[in-house]
Amino acid sequence: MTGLLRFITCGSVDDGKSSLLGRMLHDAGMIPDDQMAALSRDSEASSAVGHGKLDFSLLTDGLDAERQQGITIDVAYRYFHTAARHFMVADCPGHEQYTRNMATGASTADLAVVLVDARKGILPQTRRHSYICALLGVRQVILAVNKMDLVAFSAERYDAIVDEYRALAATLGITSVHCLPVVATDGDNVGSPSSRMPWYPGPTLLQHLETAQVSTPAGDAFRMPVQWVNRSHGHVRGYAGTVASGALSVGDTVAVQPGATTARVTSILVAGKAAAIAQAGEAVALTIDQDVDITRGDVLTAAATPCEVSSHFACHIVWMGDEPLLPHRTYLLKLGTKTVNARVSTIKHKVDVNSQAPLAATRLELNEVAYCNVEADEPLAFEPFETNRALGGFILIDRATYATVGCGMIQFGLRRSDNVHWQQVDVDKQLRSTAKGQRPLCIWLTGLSGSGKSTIANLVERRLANAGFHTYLLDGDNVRHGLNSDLGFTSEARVENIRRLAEVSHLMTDAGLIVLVCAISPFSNERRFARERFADGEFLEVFVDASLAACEARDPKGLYKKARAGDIANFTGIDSPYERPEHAEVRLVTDDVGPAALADALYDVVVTRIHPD
Ligand SMILES: Nc1ncnc2c1ncn2[C@@H]1O[C@H](COP(=O)(O)OS(=O)(=O)O)[C@@H](OP(=O)(O)O)[C@H]1O
Ligand SMILES: Nc1ncnc2c1ncn2[C@@H]1O[C@H](COP(=O)(O)OP(=O)(O)O)[C@@H](O)[C@H]1O
Repeated sequence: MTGLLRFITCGSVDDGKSSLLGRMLHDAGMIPDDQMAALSRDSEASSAVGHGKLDFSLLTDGLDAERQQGITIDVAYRYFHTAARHFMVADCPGHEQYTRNMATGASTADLAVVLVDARKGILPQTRRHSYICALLGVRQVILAVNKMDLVAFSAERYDAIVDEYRALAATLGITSVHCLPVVATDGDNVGSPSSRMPWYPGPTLLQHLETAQVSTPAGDAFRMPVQWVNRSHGHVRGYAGTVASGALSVGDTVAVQPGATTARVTSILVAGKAAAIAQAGEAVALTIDQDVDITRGDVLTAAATPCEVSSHFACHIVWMGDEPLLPHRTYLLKLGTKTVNARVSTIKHKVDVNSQAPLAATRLELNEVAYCNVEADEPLAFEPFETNRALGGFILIDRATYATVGCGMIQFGLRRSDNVHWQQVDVDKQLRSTAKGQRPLCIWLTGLSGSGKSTIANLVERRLANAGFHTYLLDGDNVRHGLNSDLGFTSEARVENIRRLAEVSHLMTDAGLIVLVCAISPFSNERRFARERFADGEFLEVFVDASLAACEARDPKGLYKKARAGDIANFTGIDSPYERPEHAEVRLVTDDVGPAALADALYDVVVTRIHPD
């Protein structure tokens, strides 16, 4: 028996997808007698097929019913087999809003069965599904032209559809296309040849599936992301992982990437038994001849043909999050077994999934696809997705919920990251802060407009200055007149606003200063980004907490009035969210207490942090 074939079915119920799936399961002999009897009974009651015929779509109906009830099923995986092969089929809904499910199903598929209705031919949906399959690395397609009985088994109609599809496939980089005419409901060319279309002498759908090559792009060079380092009594006993591509023999030299270390393999265990060689797809444990620092997430590669290493990538992203992707927001990026913080630095364009036309975008919504630049906080060993799915494909994870919110396919590494180095300087932060007689600190005040951030920060800075400390007050309003004058108040603009404030205030603490930042900073993700710029103890988050009602009553700049009148859009607290801090070191409730008392309280906290030892 040849190996498992993973495939995905593309098309909608209207195209006959459930009938084709049901028919395939039936012709593969997977439907037990009692289920056949039930099918026969149910088919009599169904008006979808003619009298005396079986309605194979009923076999997969349970799933559709659940979908109609709104139960979220991402992808239904079905297992079946014939005498020649085992199969795993990913069945995903075909509507546009389910791009994320299709992408999930396609991401592990070796092949796609694309179904079209012979009467309708190639539709935008066919293009969309084929594009997503190609994007996710599926290079083989079986085009099943269904409902041939409704076009009088016309070979001309079939040929025209096939020609159009082959032209489409060529533009998408789908290298192998097999086509066949079928009648899913009657089984023509599904499990057995059709006597009604003698002009098609080729193999049936099941025969195609039985003989298809498994051709997941993986390359020939040895690559193994390290999953687990087996330590016992401080001793490393082996490095475990699944071989992503290539093979490895005892005695081979491997490189540990990212990095320049190499080592010789002294033993290989496959499924717990000593082996001379490890192959792609096998879960193995290795030992090497040196005591080198290897951790989970590193990639062991053939020393003669190592991976590329970069922290900046050009890639396609399919967005699966309910919340939009915002450039510069930090997500977790998982590539192989390594997880790092990363951001989309630029959305170059999004892609219309129906026409593949590029469109301008500042954010990505659920089910949208875009070509982007991504920057990770650490270098990663990778290969282009085109040549290696395992080391060129990544997922993006929300840092708060740990939900998978996107998947990415690396096209190439951006050299920029290798060419920019840290410049060492002699006068460092320590020297600068010692000269000022203080420990640097970033005091980050967050809260609604009018909550009292600027008023309180101003009072605290005055006391600090009077006491001889060196300070600077970075007020969101003021910075928006200069450095951030290009930014408005959309979510994506606020993310970038906070990123710049965080970087600038970090530079100021590097200069040895005590910086007070006043910014609404409404999103917890970006406040966390700011915090992570600073060394332990050098960031003090202050939640200036006032009720919306109090802020609105104060309305020092008349902005709430304008926002309520509809003259200002995206106003925080009105039609733009404020995520209340959960981990602020200080919370100042300003509704009923005057600013002077609160400033004194904050000053007392601040001085304990900034006095030199
Ligand atoms: N739509 C909208 N929403 C919120 N705020 C608005 C808006 N338009 C103008 N302003 C004025 O801009 C100030 C907020 O800027 P920030 O840089 O602090 O905002 S943010 O952190 O990027 O959310 C804020 O200043 P403060 O009142 O000091 O908070 C407002 O004066
Ligand atoms: N406890 C308080 N703390 C700070 N400001 C207060 C307080 N009570 C009333 N206010 C008034 O509220 C307004 C806050 O404005 P501001 O400091 O500019 O807020 P923000 O910088 O958060 O937008 C000021 O007019 C201030 O006098």
